[in-house]
Amino acid sequence: MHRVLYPGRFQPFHKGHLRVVERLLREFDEVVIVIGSAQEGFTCNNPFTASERIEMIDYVLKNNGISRDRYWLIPIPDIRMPLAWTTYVLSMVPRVDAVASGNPHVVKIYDWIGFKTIKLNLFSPSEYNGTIIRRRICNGMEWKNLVPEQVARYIESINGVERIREVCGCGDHRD
Ligand SMILES: Nc1ncnc2c1ncn2[C@@H]1O[C@H](COP(=O)(O)OP(=O)(O)OP(=O)(O)O)[C@@H](O)[C@H]1O
Ligand SMILES: NC(=O)c1ccc[n+]([C@@H]2O[C@H](COP(=O)(O)O)[C@@H](O)[C@H]2O)c1
Repeated sequence: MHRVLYPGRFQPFHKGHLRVVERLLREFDEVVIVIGSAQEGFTCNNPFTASERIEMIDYVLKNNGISRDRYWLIPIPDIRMPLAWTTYVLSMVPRVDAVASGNPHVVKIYDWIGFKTIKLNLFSPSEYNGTIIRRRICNGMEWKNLVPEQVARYIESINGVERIREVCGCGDHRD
């Protein structure tokens, strides 16, 4: 049994994230998805709560042919101590063999403690990026093509577009 850790904020979970999970599941038996900054929600950078992100990701994965026994969804709040955060996370999840991230900072701190890392290549990062997607939602631009259809549906079901516009103070402007 080989497991890989995949941490992120997933604000929201987009098509790049789904590609990563699919890739990791070709190499590992299970992926442990850590929903980081779990204490956050209802802010411009972190509009969705941990529970919403759990629901959104579960909805996507189970509807994309990924069996529930191949992924774990574990919310973990930040502790703002980067090196301690690495082992703090490891202490809160099932045993993993490696950590995968496209974030050089996360890769560097796990390398620093001597843990096995996988540096992810980003898929079309000028499109599939949380900040860009939140900004597009804010500005009334097209965004649904950048996320799995289940995420678009989920965000609409919780009035997420209105929430982002409100917490980011975007007003009603369209481009
Ligand atoms: N387009 C992508 N392709 C592959 N991996 C990605 C992509 N975007 C982000 N990742 C990786 O997924 C993990 C979680 O990403 P994260 O939740 O930070 O998304 P993000 O799109 O970079 O968001 P934000 O702009 O909100 O920081 C990180 O390891 C990140 O590098
Ligand atoms: N010290 C800390 O609390 C610490 C350090 C590194 C990453 N993290 C968290 O891990 C997640 C990593 O996600 P990204 O790769 O999306 O930045 C984020 O939630 C980030 O806040 C926390």
